[in-house]
Amino acid sequence: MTARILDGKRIADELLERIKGRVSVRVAAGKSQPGLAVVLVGADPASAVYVKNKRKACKEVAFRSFDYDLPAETPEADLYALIDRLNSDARVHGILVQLPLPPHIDATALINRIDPRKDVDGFHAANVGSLVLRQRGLRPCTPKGVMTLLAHTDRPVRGQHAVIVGVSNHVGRPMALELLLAGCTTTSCHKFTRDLPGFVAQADILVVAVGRPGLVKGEWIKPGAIVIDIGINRLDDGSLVGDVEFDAAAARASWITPVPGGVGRMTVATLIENTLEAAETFFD
Ligand SMILES: Nc1nc2c(c(=O)[nH]1)N[C@@H](CN(C=O)c1ccc(C(=O)N[C@@H](CCC(=O)O)C(=O)O)cc1)CN2
Repeated sequence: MTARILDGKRIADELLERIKGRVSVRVAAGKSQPGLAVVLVGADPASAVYVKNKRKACKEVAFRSFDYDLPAETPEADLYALIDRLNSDARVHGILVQLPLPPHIDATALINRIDPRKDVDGFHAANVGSLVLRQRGLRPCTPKGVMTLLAHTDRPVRGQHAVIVGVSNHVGRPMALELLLAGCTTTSCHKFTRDLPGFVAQADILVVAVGRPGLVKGEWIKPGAIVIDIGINRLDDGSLVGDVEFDAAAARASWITPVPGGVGRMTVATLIENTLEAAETFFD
């Protein structure tokens, strides 16, 4: 079998196009233009690329974008004051603080300062709780974007065995919850998992989010599996690769996401989707 490519760029572009249409309808009806505040602290080069992509996506869908590029040494108190101002600014429907933050800042405390109705990353404890309880709330963008990608395959999600490699707060753990809520039998693998190849070989849907190039070998993949690679690793030659051996995995899988051009693009489009959802659900 040779896998079909799950084209995150095309699917993200289509989602953004639909959002642009909804924005023009709402503005024509006299409703507010959605606004997203993007806060970048420090000069991490990868973060600068991701933030640029988010601001560009805002422009594409005619959102207002409020940009805060702050020095790495910005005191925590200034960041709290900024979040408080954005929480009470009626033009702002979504707030995101780009991660990672410099070490002197408590990222968890800062994120929990955001009004959960404006937490378009879905990282606030209240939104994580809503996901666990299957209640209304804003959902973490990368896992939600992966669910959108899965809806573009010709395979059902319900009833499948999903194996998630990686248990991070913002990606692996909410990914397992999304797949569980969608009716998968889920297995989460982590650094203490004793037989990673054995679990990967059982996956109808495999999601890998670790950040280690080539961690998952192509020969481990169950023939016909859907492979979602969330890893984004920059090699010394400047190229980007995922966590899965792409060519060898593509020879066995039914569908596979590329890196770049897969999940990363969907993360940005889903952030924009969440911002429109916040505006419509909580502020109209
Ligand atoms: N506040 C947040 N911080 C971080 C998040 C997040 O969801 N919210 N996730 C990651 C980084 N991330 C989003 O910010 C992200 C990663 C990758 C991409 C992307 O577009 N990737 C492209 C390649 C881009 C490149 O050339 O480097 C692709 O995969 O095709 C966008 C966003 C950590 N921080």
